[in-house]
Amino acid sequence: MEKLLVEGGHSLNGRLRVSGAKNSAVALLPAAILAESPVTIEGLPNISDVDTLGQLLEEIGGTVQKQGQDVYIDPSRMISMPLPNGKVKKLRASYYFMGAMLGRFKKAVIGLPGGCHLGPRPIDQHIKGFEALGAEVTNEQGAIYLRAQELRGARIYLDVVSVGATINIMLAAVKAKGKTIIENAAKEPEIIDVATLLTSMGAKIKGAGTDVIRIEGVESLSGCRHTIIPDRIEAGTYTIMAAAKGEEVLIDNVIPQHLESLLAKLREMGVTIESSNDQLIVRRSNPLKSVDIKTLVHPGFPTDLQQPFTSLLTQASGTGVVTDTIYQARFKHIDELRRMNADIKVEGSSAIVNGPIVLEGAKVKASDLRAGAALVVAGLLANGVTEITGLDHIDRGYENIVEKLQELGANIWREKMTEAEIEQFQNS
Ligand SMILES: CC(=O)N[C@H]1[C@@H](OP(=O)(O)OP(=O)(O)OC[C@H]2O[C@@H](n3ccc(=O)[nH]c3=O)[C@H](O)[C@@H]2O)O[C@H](CO)[C@@H](O)[C@@H]1O
Ligand SMILES: C=C(OP(=O)(O)O)C(=O)O
Repeated sequence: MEKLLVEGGHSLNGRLRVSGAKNSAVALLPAAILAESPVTIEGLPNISDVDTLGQLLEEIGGTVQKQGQDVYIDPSRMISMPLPNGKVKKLRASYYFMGAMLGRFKKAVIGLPGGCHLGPRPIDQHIKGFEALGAEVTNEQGAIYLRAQELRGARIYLDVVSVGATINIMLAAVKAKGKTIIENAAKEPEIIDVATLLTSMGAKIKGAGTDVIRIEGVESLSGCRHTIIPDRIEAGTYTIMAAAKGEEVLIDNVIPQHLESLLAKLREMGVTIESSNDQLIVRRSNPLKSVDIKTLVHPGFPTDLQQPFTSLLTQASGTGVVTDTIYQARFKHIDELRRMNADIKVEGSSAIVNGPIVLEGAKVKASDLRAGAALVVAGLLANGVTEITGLDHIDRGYENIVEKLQELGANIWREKMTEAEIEQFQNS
């Protein structure tokens, strides 16, 4: 087991390239189950969630070959193997095996998913969608059993705008008989990316990226090549880091329109950002002004950037209020930031951040993926060295984070933990 060490105070300078989007990757891989011939996905990020999904695809009989950042998946020999336990628990997106296997085999057994602990993360809207399409769904000892004689198109209104439910229903509906309409659908760019892959496979989907998605079921889907979109959350995280410590940082392979809510808030704080087709140039300015943020569904401020943004707010003068309307308890990073001297209190679904504060390096623990990113932002800003444990969370979503930051001039490195440290970590 390793820990991450960050010596704060170094300016960031230079250029970095954003990887393929984690939240697309984790849906594109299961989507390949629906094809009858090989699918190649270009530009997948080298992160543990992608590895885990590759292993799950192999468990059900798929051939998965990595060629650099391209992944070739041959789904022709896949079978509807039950996956009640094991790797499905390691990540959230294993829930996409439900929609994809239901679409292809009309049956699936999948354990309840893992992923970041952000408070309750029910999947009732996924199940409501599968049932509307004609599946019988039961929960038996923590695994979801799905079976259908046939899937029939349906009109499905989501009670809650959900990324996962929107994609999962799309996956099941592309091979259902007749027309499916998903109303109150989520509009995140990753949904468009998945719809683009499915369309290249032969699916008929209209409206992805709006709140009404229309799908006309088809008999069969075939393989194709698809290039993944850039990771807007990774791009946003580095943009926040550059706002914190960047003399001049050029971020390549970005779709700036995916990040408008973040860029607007950073500009309000006084950060200088130039944006062009697929690049951002970010320069820190002094002093930074506090702002309030409220997380919302896309195109609102993404909940996945709330935690790293909170670390930046500790450097701004005044009081900033961070309200998470998607995950009202997504504040596990706050106690750790307090250990580093941050002046933050949590009231209900808001964190109230007073700044500017001089952060001090400390031993802290990443409780989830973006909490980890928040601690790296804080570490870059702090006096002395910050030691971050819980790296398995960070490795789920950030490709080569150490190398990318070293390239920009940060003093950041990994170290093996001692037996005593591992024991202390496991008991904490
Ligand atoms: C793998 C992946 O893509 N993860 C992203 C996805 O998670 P995920 O797909 O799990 O998140 P959802 O969009 O489904 O969740 C949004 C809200 O709806 C609620 N809800 C969701 C489904 C449901 O059946 N019932 C229900 O009540 C959730 O508790 C949450 O409050 O979108 C989140 C919100 O942008 C991001 O933080 C995650 O990074
Ligand atoms: C919450 C996240 O991931 P997951 O849904 O995979 O747990 C995230 O990417 O910030």
